[in-house]
Amino acid sequence: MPIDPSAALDAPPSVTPISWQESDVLLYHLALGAGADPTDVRQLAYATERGEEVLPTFAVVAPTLRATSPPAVSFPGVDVDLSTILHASQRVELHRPIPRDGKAEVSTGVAALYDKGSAAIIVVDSEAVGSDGEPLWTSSMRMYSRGEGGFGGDRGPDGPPAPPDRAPDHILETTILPQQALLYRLLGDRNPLHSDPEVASAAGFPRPILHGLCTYGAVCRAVVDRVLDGRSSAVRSLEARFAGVVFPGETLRTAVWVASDRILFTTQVLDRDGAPALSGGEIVVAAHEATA
Ligand SMILES: CCCCCCC[C@@H](O)CC(=O)SCCNC(=O)CCNC(=O)[C@H](O)C(C)(C)COP(=O)(O)OP(=O)(O)OC[C@H]1O[C@@H](n2cnc3c(N)ncnc32)[C@H](O)[C@@H]1OP(=O)(O)O
Repeated sequence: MPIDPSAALDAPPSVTPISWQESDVLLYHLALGAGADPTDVRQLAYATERGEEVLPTFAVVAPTLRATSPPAVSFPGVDVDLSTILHASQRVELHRPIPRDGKAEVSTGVAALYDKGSAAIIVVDSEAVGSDGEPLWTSSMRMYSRGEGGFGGDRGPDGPPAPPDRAPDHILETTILPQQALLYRLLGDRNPLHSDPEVASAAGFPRPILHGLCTYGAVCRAVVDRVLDGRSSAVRSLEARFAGVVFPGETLRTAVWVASDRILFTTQVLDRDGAPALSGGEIVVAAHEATA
């Protein structure tokens, strides 16, 4: 049985030691499109050793940086084919800023399983603790597994609320490079859905699609730069639902609403008449960093 809820939910988390270096962080920033203007000092801070910045979304790649094979969706009680999977949503919470190089232990396990009838949603939570024993980040990933529902579970919580019923405070445009997915896969997610036209076609897409986490990081960078004036350490948590696919080479339009310690956003694809890309986006900002 590919999904056995009680075996999955009763299993202890697996614990893996991880480490990263400054060059991993710089490659991550470049894979999100940083450094497009080499005369822009802020871009150089992301892309070279002259900065200390680490985007908070680095937390989602740090555990798998060295992976060179496609990821396996395999946990005690869960064993589903990668070809059934679309990334459904992602949350990351920072307990302190991520250093440019470091070591941690990451505990990972299946936190919930939702039965959507034909599809299953697999929720995988991780917690990273630094080498000093103090928490660094926690993250929660939801994967939508087509055809793996029907195991008799709960449908799960409702979707995120609609954005505020007023004009956005900011509109941000983000260009996704044509080669963005080929760069991003070097950060550890070598799912062929993002690089192999035949695999994409078998999954029902006209060409390879962008990693959800690349959209997530690129939009985080845009919000940090344009709404938080470059202060990535102000981000306490970031959450968003992957509402529709993004293809490399497309331009994204993110509408942003600022409300004291919270930044709400939605992202659409400009090239496809505003097709949804991210919904229910929320960044919680540190209290002392609250925005106007
Ligand atoms: C262990 C490590 C493994 C690592 C794996 C690595 C994976 C990565 O490489 C993979 C990727 O990056 S894929 C790229 C990023 N993701 C995407 O592009 C998906 C975009 N979203 C979609 O296509 C659809 O929303 C879709 C398909 C998700 C859902 O669309 P529909 O089938 O039309 O669903 P719908 O009828 O609208 O709703 C059915 C029920 O599901 C809930 N739901 C829908 N979208 C959701 C989402 N994104 N997140 C959570 N729940 C979601 C709906 O609320 C509905 O539930 P209910 O009926 O109970 O109300």
